[in-house]
Amino acid sequence: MTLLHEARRLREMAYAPYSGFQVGAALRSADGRVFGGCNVENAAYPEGTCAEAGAIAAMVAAGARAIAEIVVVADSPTPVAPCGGCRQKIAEFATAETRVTMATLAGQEITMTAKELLPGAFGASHMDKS
Ligand SMILES: O=c1ccn([C@H]2C[C@H](O)[C@@H](CO)O2)c(=O)[nH]1
Ligand SMILES: [Zn+2]
Repeated sequence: MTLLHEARRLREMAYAPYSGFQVGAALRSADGRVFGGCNVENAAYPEGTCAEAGAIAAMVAAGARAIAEIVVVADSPTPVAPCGGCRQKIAEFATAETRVTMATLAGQEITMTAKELLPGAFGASHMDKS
């Protein structure tokens, strides 16, 4: 199963009645397993969650802690860009070089590293006072 195929499948599961914008995300953890998610909106708009957040939550709940690669797909005119919050969430479980592929339903793809998406990310090292 490719991550793109899984992300496209999960996009179909999105609950997005307010924006009408369905997003799917699939990631491979460093131990080789695949996890995914879709956006889940809410009538209280700020309570909605992104597809990437769902995929990361599934990974963590299964005991994995490292993203090897992640793919996000939406029916957008250009490859969908993870929001700022998701860039930070990805950075938590990625290395600087972890590849993040953004894709459109029509087949356009862009791949960037986690560091390119969020240079200077806040991380645990910033809280290390030793
Ligand atoms: O990378 C992205 C960008 C947007 N959304 C969702 C949030 C909201 O439900 C909808 C419109 O912003 O798309 C994601 O899930 N991931
Ligand atoms: Zn997001």
